[in-house]
Amino acid sequence: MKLLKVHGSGNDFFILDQSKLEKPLSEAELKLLAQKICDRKSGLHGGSDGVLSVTAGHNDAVVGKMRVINADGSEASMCGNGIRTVARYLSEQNNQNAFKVETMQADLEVKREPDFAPGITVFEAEISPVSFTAKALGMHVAGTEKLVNESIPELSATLKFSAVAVPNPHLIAFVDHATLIGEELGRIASYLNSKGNPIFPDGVNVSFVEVLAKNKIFVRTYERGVGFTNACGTAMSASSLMYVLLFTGKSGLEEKITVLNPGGMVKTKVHQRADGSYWMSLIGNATFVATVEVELSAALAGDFSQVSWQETGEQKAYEHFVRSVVKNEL
Ligand SMILES: N[C@@H](CCC[C@H](N)C(=O)O)C(=O)O
Repeated sequence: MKLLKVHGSGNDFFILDQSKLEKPLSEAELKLLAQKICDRKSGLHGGSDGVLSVTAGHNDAVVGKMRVINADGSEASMCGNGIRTVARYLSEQNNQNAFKVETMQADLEVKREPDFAPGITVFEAEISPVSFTAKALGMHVAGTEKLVNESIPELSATLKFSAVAVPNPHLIAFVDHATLIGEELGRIASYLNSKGNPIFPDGVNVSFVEVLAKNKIFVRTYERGVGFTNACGTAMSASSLMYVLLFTGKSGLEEKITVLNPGGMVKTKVHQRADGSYWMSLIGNATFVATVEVELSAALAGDFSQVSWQETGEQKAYEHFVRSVVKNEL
């Protein structure tokens, strides 16, 4: 079975093109495969944040379909960093630079963009649909249908939270630097992703955001189904939307925002349609780290003793980009 190790801003995945398999995986196999290969201790070559399953799309209007399986085996409706890497994979498989990718709730536009730096291939992805409703978020906060910059005393006596689905669920708080790097994010996010918590019973991605300058933010995220990651594309997009709504207002629409994260940097734009709905553009690297071959049966058993791992050489270029370009943005 062939896999492709990829990352977007350091948020890493294995792409599995199921159209290349003799027989598609069962749902149980796909879940188990993610749990086995993603494990950071016993998984495939250091594990990953998730698996991106690629299959044929539902009609000719899309070039392919992406499903997102978190490291714990749970499925998510969207993956912003992941869809950029899937877009590059489908672009190279089909020799197209602008097309749509089917995701759980929408067919999303993707396109090749100019490289950020030598060896840093860049794609732009549409992040949509966006909803603030408690139902779309799977959120239960007494008497709250929409949460925008409000306190949740059960979580914190001081922080103000906003909740937005893009369409996966995100809870966001704007904080100072000490809080950004402190323990509070892990404490709150672990609770909201624990079994039986009454606020987000299906879990939620939680991000703390520091405003560094006008149209420049730093986003740190604890992801549902994964834990702390280097970056979360949908979180950076959702945080950009809340930055515009809470700090710049409508003048911030269509403006390019630099979003820094522990794994690197992306650019975002926030758009508003005539009907008032929002969508975001997420622009960032789509790095191919290595091509991988492993027997499916061995992977499902967690046996990675016989793996072919061929580095592409792109990771060195990415690390240079982070050292030279990203560090200068901080
Ligand atoms: N890292 C992804 C989000 C992956 C899914 C998320 N953990 C969830 O469960 O909603 C991204 O780049 O958006």
